[in-house]
Amino acid sequence: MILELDCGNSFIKWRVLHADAARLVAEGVVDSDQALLDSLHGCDPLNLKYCRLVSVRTNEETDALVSLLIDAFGVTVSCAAPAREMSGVRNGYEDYQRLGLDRWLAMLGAFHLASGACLVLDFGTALTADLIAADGEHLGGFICPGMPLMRNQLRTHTRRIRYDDLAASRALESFEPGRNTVEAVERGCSLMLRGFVLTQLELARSYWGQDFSVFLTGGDAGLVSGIVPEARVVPDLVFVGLAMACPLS
Ligand SMILES: Nc1ncnc2c1ncn2[C@@H]1O[C@H](COP(=O)(O)OP(=O)(O)OP(=O)(O)O)[C@@H](O)[C@H]1O
Ligand SMILES: CC(C)(CO)[C@@H](O)C(=O)NCCC(=O)O
Ligand SMILES: [K+]
Repeated sequence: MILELDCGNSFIKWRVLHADAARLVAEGVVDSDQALLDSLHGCDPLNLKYCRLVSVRTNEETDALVSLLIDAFGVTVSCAAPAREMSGVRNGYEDYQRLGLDRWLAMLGAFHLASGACLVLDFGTALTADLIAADGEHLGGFICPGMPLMRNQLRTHTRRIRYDDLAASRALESFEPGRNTVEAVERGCSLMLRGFVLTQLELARSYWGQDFSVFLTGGDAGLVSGIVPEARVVPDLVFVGLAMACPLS
């Protein structure tokens, strides 16, 4: 079996595939290395042979996780690495090694699925946009605070903004002007996400007219999918790219 990991800034997304890579055995989202080990030990016995992972954490943190996995499961670990060019996509950064590997893999996955120009939007801790032209040239992208960062900055830097997660998810049932703090903040931040998305769509149209695909991924993609009905919501887009960057051979 193959263990796949997407180690983001807040969460580790994991899944276990059967050796033929076709069948999903188990999956989850955890907030620490230990929680990952607990989840994997809690599964029906897993016959893990191989692990591929992408991390945007520090090398020290990533190395520590790799050691834990080798000790616990004896897996062979392959980590996605930066590349100037792969699977027809050319990294557009001045220094290709600086481009976040989650962005890079999402781009590889999107370009593979679209076989044409694409706009890739990832709604995680950070919100990122990347534009890839039909010839595979990465034009570059944008990084801004995602929903968790926007909301936490407001909570941290104001004295009277306090509310719980349940109230937050209820507040997002509508986008009318908020009549209490939680509605005002949650709807306000969601509208910032939406405004960003609409601006990205305009930019993509200015390059490619109507001739491009839009991909949405990341935990908060659902907050904006309604305003881009033509978009493909692909929660495992990073994993699609991960399999391309770390083939089993
Ligand atoms: N099943 C889920 N598990 C975790 N977070 C979820 C889930 N569904 C939605 N979310 C929301 O998704 C956001 C986190 O997104 P995601 O897990 O893609 O990124 P991350 O690991 O925090 O960051 P990164 O961008 O570094 O990968 C949070 O706002 C969280 O509330
Ligand atoms: C932007 C994030 C945090 C998104 O997860 C990640 O891709 C990252 O840490 N990138 C490095 C900086 C960059 O991409 O320019
Ligand atoms: K991510």
